[in-house]
Amino acid sequence: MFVAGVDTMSLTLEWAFSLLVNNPDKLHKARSEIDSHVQGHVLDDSDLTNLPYLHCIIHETLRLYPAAPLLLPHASSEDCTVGGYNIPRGTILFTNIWGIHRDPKVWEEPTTFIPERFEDVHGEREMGIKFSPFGVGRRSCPGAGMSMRMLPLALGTLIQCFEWERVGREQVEMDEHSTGVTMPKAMPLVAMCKPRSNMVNALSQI
Ligand code: HEM
Repeated sequence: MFVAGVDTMSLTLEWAFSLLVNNPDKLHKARSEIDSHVQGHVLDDSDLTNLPYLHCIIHETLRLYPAAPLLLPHASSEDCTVGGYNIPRGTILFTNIWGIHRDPKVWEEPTTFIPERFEDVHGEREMGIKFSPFGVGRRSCPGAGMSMRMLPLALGTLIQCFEWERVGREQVEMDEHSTGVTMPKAMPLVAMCKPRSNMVNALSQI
């Protein structure tokens, strides 16, 4: 449980920040949303319902960079047929959710970071198999609800309290390097951050 929760969450935050420093317009849009709804305190759990764009960023990050790109291995409990293929009982099956999340037949501009595509979506399970970063069915991730509170809380706090920039002019490298169940970045994110002047007081009280 500990391993399943820590690695997936930290990788997702790193992918989210990499996408945001490469797309500063989206970063500024998220910050404006936070600034207009959260004043005088570091954002907390009670602010999250007022920050829909922040949730769009998390969803779009999980679409492009699902922390477990092949979910977990499952075994068929009976002989069955999937998409015309006969699957004998006991076969180990993987779901390529990374591929489904980038399928041009179901997503427009599938490789482009467009958080706005999630604007009318109110829960990650609403879209069915098309968007399933936590898997589906009875063996889906039991930490999904917790993740969808902790990720916006962590990402939102860091956006609210700090200025974020790339270290150079070139875009942050976005290659994946998957050696196991999870999908880290090939090159760890290096970015510059400094406290925002209007948040120094609030930060010094933490
Ligand atoms: C970004 C955050 C996370 C993502 C993307 C994620 C994704 C997943 C995926 C795809 C699976 C496999 C589902 C399947 O094969 O059908 C899974 C399983 C699991 N996850 Fe997560 N997870 C996240 C966070 C967490 C957290 C925070 C916890 C615990 C606090 C957690 C605990 C587990 C456990 C225990 C399983 C195994 C469930 C089983 O086999 O029945 N996960 N997760």
